[in-house]
Amino acid sequence: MSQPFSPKEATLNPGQVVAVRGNVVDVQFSRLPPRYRQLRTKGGQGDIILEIQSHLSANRARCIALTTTRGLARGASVVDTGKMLDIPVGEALLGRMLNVFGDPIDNKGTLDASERLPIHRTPLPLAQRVTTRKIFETGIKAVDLLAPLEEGGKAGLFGGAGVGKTVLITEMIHNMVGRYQGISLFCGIGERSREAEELYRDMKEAGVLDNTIMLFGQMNEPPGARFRVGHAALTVAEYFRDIAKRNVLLLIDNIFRFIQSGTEVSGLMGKIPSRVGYQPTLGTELAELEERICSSASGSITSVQAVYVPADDLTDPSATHTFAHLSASIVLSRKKASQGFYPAIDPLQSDSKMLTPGVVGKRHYKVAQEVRRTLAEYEELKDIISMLGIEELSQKDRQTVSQARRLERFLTQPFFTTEQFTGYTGKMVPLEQTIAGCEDILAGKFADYGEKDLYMIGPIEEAEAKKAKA
Ligand SMILES: Nc1ncnc2c1ncn2[C@@H]1O[C@H](COP(=O)(O)OP(=O)(O)OP(=O)(O)O)[C@@H](O)[C@H]1O
Repeated sequence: MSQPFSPKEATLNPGQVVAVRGNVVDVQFSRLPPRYRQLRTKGGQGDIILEIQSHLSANRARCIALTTTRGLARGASVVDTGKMLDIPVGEALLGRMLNVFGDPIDNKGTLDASERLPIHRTPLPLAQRVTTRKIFETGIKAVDLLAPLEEGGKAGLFGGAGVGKTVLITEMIHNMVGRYQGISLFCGIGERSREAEELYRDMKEAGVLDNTIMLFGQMNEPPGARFRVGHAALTVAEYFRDIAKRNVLLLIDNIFRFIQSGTEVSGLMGKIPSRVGYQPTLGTELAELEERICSSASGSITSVQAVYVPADDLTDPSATHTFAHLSASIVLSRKKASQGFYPAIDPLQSDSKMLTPGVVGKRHYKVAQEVRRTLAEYEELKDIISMLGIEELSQKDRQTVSQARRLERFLTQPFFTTEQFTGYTGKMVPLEQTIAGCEDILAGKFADYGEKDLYMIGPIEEAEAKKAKA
């Protein structure tokens, strides 16, 4: 079991359950343990693990349960374990799938790791942080061109329900993990349980399991477990960065579920909700997690986080708070998805701090700006086209429309992870070829090609083959 503790400790500072409200439990002590202390008690279904969230009085603590509280009654005796929730770390974790306590959930036997680290840790001091000016290529045209990821930085994939966040993050795993020299760490927060199993199988098939660690607190688990699994994952990432001195690729699906579990916890704790019903501590909770994702001289943590956007509203507090922490934001649009333009990346809303001439180079910067400008002009012309028809546009505007429609199609891409249901073979495109393709379209080289010749292709050369075939 996850947390060995000595019987001596158990008798040291006994407590007693005084109230149970779903996943929130109040415990009375004669000597009050500090915040984040891990407590244990027993319910109808075995061991119950609690974490102290706040102090109600000089001898009463309010705790959140990380396991189900079914069968827990008032008066039950509580054990103060004398430590925070901790998680095993070390090489033994590679290739394993764990829960928030670090217990294996992959039926591959017990974990052979002796070292454990507490899940609550302070972020690296600013003086020890390093920033790079290198971009992390994903092989996905629209991402590399319009929102390049920063090596050692944080990137977010924003999108409403079913616009392709999970597909895009899985494709990124597919493209990046195989080439990546460091450790890949996947943290599943509050998403469907089957996704964990699918991911495990995909990783195994791709032969990258040995370099990967997976941590899950999925939607069937109590809010406390979903709330803390991100911290547990970061502890593992920090171990590999600081002690093993390796680079870490941290993938999180979905950071909104972390915020949501915080809302549930806050509600159960009796706190008054803030804007749009979120917890008043949203900003702090998110910052505590995000601030720990950083790089030092010994290793980097590059993170890609999926962010569910409730009701497609990018002004939702959960989305706006998350935006503030990221160096690259990839926004997925429902309109694009409904038109079949996958990945449904919105070229006008997606952006990256890397996209400056000093970092990506003048050529990349210029092409990206030009692509954006063309697509923005096309957006503006759409109203005129729908009212008056394309014939009423000037020659120049017609050319813009033609280029924009070709760019839109060229920025779609067949994915490896969707091969079985789209029928298109997956393609990875080096950034250089993406830039060259866009340059050619902007120079009008593909004006006499059919629009569909550019749809769902890899590099631009494939358009010729498609045209010849037609
Ligand atoms: N690149 C793509 N190519 C083809 N189809 C796609 C692509 N991306 C997404 N889809 C389609 O959209 C569906 C939903 O995608 P996905 O599960 O990734 O969405 P999501 O944003 O993660 O949704 P949720 O918020 O419900 O988890 C997929 O099952 C697939 O049919």
